[in-house]
Amino acid sequence: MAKKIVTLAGDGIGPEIMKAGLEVLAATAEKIGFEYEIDAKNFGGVAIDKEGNPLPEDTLNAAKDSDAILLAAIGHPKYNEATVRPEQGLLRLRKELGLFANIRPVKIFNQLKKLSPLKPEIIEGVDFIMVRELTGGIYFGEHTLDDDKARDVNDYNVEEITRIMKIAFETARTRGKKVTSVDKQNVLATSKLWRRVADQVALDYPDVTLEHQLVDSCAMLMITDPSRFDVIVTENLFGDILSDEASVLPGTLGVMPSASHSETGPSMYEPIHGSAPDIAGLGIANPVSMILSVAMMFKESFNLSEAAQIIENAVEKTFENGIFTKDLGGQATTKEMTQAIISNL
Ligand SMILES: NC(=O)c1ccc[n+]([C@@H]2O[C@H](COP(=O)([O-])OP(=O)(O)OC[C@H]3O[C@@H](n4cnc5c(N)ncnc54)[C@H](O)[C@@H]3O)[C@@H](O)[C@H]2O)c1
Ligand SMILES: CC(C)[C@H](C(=O)O)[C@@H](O)C(=O)O
Ligand SMILES: [Mg+2]
Repeated sequence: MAKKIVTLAGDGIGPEIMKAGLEVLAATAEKIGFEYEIDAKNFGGVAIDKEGNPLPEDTLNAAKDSDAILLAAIGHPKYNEATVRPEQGLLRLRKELGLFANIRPVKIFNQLKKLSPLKPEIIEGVDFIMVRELTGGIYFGEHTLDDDKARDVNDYNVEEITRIMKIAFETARTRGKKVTSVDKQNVLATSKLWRRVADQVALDYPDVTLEHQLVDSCAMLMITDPSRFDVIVTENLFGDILSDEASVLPGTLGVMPSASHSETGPSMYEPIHGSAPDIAGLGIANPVSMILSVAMMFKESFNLSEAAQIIENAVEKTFENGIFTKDLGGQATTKEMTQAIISNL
């Protein structure tokens, strides 16, 4: 039966890169005989414009009913806060779908090693996965803002930390067998609990090495010695910040995909970056983050590793042909980059 894929193109460069992702999806599906149907829904600033709500009920229900969700990016300067708010927008979507496990791979294509702002000897061998807790922490605690004071509450419980730790250890088992748990346990109570639970879960994985790293020095190590990492597991806010920092290793946010998983429902795939209002409408956005998110969807939702590999190889080949978008110092437009990738599939 055809798989039901809900697409949320969103705002800014969102529609431009979604178009690219869907063209690559179509070309790959034809090659491997994958049957699917697309249900495009309003989400973000565009949904406020059209329906007065960043996450219309119809969009949420379609997402819940789908086999997988593709999100490009949301956030319009006009509506910025409203598009993400816990009770309304992106955060509500993640919470309603129970997407607690956000997987952000950091892999550097060979051709990008030369383009990285870091020295080649630092970039060599970099290949790690950031496992970011996505439905808890300070994002979802109480927020109050008065004229003279403000407050954000950071909450975590043992169950929330245990389930994300298990994802990290299971992931490490399939790779380099090392987990780096990142916290701020010298200051935060939530981080003390985080560390305690990490140690407890590690007992069930004697084949995996656990190390703890404070978040501030982790930020430094990510630039000075990134090849030391295999799987990084961390709370919502630290994961947000560290994953954008990690995009400096390949040289741009424009090549960074992600997957978000729940216990049982559909998964969502999205670039880690936002709607890039500074380049929206110019036709120069790098579509690779979206295209690699499609590859992750093939592999993780539909068990089609071969399709994912076809896409990754085509991206690598396109870079080998010297075709780069502006964020990587090239001239290719979004359309040209996408066409080149499709012709290399
Ligand atoms: N999941 C999401 O939808 C998501 C994620 C992050 C930020 N946002 C929202 O996006 C909006 C803009 O945020 P921001 O400017 O801080 O971050 P951003 O990630 O949108 O952009 C940061 C910088 O990276 C560049 N960039 C990002 N993606 C690119 C791509 N594919 N190709 C080339 N260059 C790219 C942008 O041009 C910009 O200079 C805000 O409203 C924010 O809330 C949404
Ligand atoms: C838009 C914003 C709420 C979001 C986050 O902080 O989770 C984004 O930065 C991301 O990394 O997906
Ligand atoms: Mg972010």
